[in-house]
This record gives sequence, structure tokens and C-alpha cells, in this order.
Amino acid sequence: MRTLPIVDLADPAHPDRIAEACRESGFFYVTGHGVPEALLRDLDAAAREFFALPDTVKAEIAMERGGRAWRGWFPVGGELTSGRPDLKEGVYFGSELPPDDARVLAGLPLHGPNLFPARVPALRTTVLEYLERLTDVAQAVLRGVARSLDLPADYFSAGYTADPTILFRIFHYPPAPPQEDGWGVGEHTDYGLLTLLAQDDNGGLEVRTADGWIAAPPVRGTFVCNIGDMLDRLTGGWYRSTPHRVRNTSGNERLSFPFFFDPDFAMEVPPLPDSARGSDGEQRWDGQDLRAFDGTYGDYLVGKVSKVFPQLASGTRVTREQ
Ligand SMILES: O=C(O)CCC(=O)C(=O)O
Ligand SMILES: [Fe+2]
Repeated sequence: MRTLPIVDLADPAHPDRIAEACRESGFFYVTGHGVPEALLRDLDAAAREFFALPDTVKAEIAMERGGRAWRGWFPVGGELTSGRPDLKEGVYFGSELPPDDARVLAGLPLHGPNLFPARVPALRTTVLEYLERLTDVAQAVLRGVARSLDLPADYFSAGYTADPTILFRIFHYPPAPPQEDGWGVGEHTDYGLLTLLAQDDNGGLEVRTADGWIAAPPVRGTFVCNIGDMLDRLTGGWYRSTPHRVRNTSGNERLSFPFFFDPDFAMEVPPLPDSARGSDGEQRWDGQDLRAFDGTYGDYLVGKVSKVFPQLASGTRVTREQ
């Protein structure tokens, strides 16, 4: 396999295509999703305007100001993958919650109002609209995933993601000269159910398949969709959460927009019926047994995110906006 398959959500046979792709590499392109190109253009333009600001201005929405909600901007080198700083800066967003939401008042990690830059008002409007549109796409993909496992179409949307955990990030990979070991994002897998990635024209994403590393360049009108660890675990390794990494060798400023769609934060993630779990018992790439986990999805996610931002995890300060 040299290129990732394209799954068209408008094709009635798309659940079969999803099954093949999830068994093979856990990565595919999604088309037929209905998200207007103009929204992506506006989002890209607003993000470029933000990243072009001086660091001192971007720091007005620094992550430290969002406390354990883990929202806002981090500078180049501020995020770690497997303990190493990545060559990128970015902004973290999530479901927009009002400051008086019970979960925000309780200081629940990863919950809060987003931090939006006053200097780029278009970022707020485009991000909030994007979160809504991508939520619909993710639910549609999950309906396809459910059908691909011979489950009722709404199996995940009703039982796992009726109140989903949504994390959204915008990353800026500066045109750093290629250097040994200098990864934009080091090799990793994603944590949750699925990720939908928009990327600009520069490329740089690589996926580790059975045939070795392959490029996942941008394909116009599509998102890259990949399976996260939680869906790998739920299917007993039948559907794969596959390692991937990024290196920006384009010489340009690369932007990417990963949207992570996960189960309800408060939920103890229920197992899938045996019929939807593979029995081939293949060893996962990192040797971890994902089935061994118990607790809520939130416990699991906070455990993962706090490795990426150890500095925030060690602080117990919770900042609330009045
Ligand atoms: O920037 C990209 O293309 C991919 C980012 C990624 O893999 C992630 O954020 O998990
Ligand atoms: Fe990823």
C-alpha cells in the first residue's frame, strides 16, 4: 500500500470501505462530508494572521492562563511527544463551555471557555463554526464505523458520543531547516475514537504502515481520518490506531488542524459486543494492552495529555474567567 484509501460518505458502500481501511492502516481520507471549502479557507486565513503576531501578543492567550482547561497558545517547543519538544507552536481549543457551566466551576480538567485572541476576531467565529461542522462529520464517520462492525448505525453516537469530548488544535510548523531528529510531531498514536485532520498544501504527515512509512499528503476536499487508541482498544485491536509523525520539509509555514472526537468525559467506556471485537489477538505496536484500562474516559485522557504538558499537569491552579 503506497497511498491511503479515500472513503466517500455519500457512497452507500462506505461502511465496507471503512472496515478495509481500519483493518489495514487505520488511516483514510474522508470525502462527501459537506464542509464548505470557504470555511476552511477562512479558518486557515485567521490562523495565519494569529501565528504572524509577535509571541508577546500571542501570549495574551497563553495556555497557562487557561489553567487545567488546557486551552490557548503554546510556543515552539512547548509541547512534548514522547518526552521530546516538537518543532511547532499551536493553539488548543475544545467544546465552548460558559464560565458558569457546572463542570467548569468544578475545575474539571480539559473543560472551560476557549481562549480567543482579541486581535483576530475571525478566529473565534471560524473555530466555533468549524467545531460544529466537524462534530457532524465525526458522528457521520462513527455511523459508518458502527455499520462496518455490523452494529446499529447510532451505536457510538447514542452510546459513546452523545455528549462527546472534543479537542481541537491548530498547529503552525515553522519552515525550520531539516535537522536530524527534528520532528514537527514525533511518532505517536492518537488517544481517542477518531481524529479528523485538515492540512494545508505543504504535506509532511507520515503514517507507519505494514509496508513502512508512507506520506499522507493533502488531497483537496478531504480530511485525513484516523482511528485512535480507544477505538483500537474497543475493537480488541481489530481496528488499528497507527503511529504517525510530521516533518515540515516544505520550506513554507505549514498549518494543520487536527480535530479529536472522543467519548463522554464522565463515562466508563463500555466494551463492544464480542461480535465487534477481533480475535486475532495481534500485538500492538507499542506492546501496551489497552484493554487493561479502567476508569472514566476523562481519567484516561488526562493521563495522556498531562504527559504532553507536564508543566501544566503539576500545577493545580484553576483559572476561571469571570
Ligand atoms: O499536524 C499533523 O498533520 C498531524 C498532527 C497530529 O498527528 C496530532 O496532533 O495528533
Ligand atoms: Fe496524531
